[in-house]
Amino acid sequence: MNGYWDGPKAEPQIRTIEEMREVLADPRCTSDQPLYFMYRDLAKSERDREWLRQHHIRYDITVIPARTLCGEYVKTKGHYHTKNPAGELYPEIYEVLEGTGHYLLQTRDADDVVMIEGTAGDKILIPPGYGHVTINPGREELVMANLVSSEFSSNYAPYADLKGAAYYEMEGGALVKNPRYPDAPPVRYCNPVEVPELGIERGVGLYDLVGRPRSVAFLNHPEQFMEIFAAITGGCLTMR
Ligand SMILES: O=P(O)(O)OC[C@H]1O[C@H](O)[C@H](O)[C@@H](O)[C@@H]1O
Repeated sequence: MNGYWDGPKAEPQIRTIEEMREVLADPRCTSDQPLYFMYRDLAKSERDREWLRQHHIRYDITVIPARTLCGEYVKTKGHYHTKNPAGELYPEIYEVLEGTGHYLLQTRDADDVVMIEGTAGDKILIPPGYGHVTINPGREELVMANLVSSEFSSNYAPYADLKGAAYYEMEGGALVKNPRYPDAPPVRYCNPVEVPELGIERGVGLYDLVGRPRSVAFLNHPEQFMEIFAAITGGCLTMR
């Protein structure tokens, strides 16, 4: 992530195969390599850190090497978000910094499963109500940033209980249905987003939103932005 972070040096949290085994297409797979690296709660200056703290926002960078595990592309573990005090589920926004990411989103009861492909500069919105897994389907490292509320902890249990998302993406791009989701519909495809009304545009990095309260308010107060969410996803993703 060196080329993408000019702030203070940070130590990553590392996901090992042991933490991931339960969500892999082949849970018997072995690897002695770390699977991905999470640089959480980054700030370029003390002033930014204080702003992020006051606005209850975290900026993270995640690095996912290009690898396969017994034929499955490396991916994140997968989690859902919880509800905010107003009763709405927290959203999240990603930016691809390098490589290609496949963002596999699904509703809690998996009645909607959506894939969004992002390449450098693309922003991917995880709207309220969708859990998500990020897959590196490419031959190069995937480096991505995210802004997210710091007010909740991710819920991993539903993905762990059902041994991953509704689909596994295998080498070559085949999506193989996870048999624990017999009723999951076929995967739909949606596009990355731009939200000019919030200043989220191509050419504007997510870190550039630090210091712009209007641009990040949706992360802690999604209930005030439900119409915008629907509009920016072109109706492709409906809020749940
Ligand atoms: O939490 P995981 O499912 O392992 O996914 C990984 C990512 O999840 C969240 O979006 C975090 O904000 C990121 O910092 C993290 O890299």
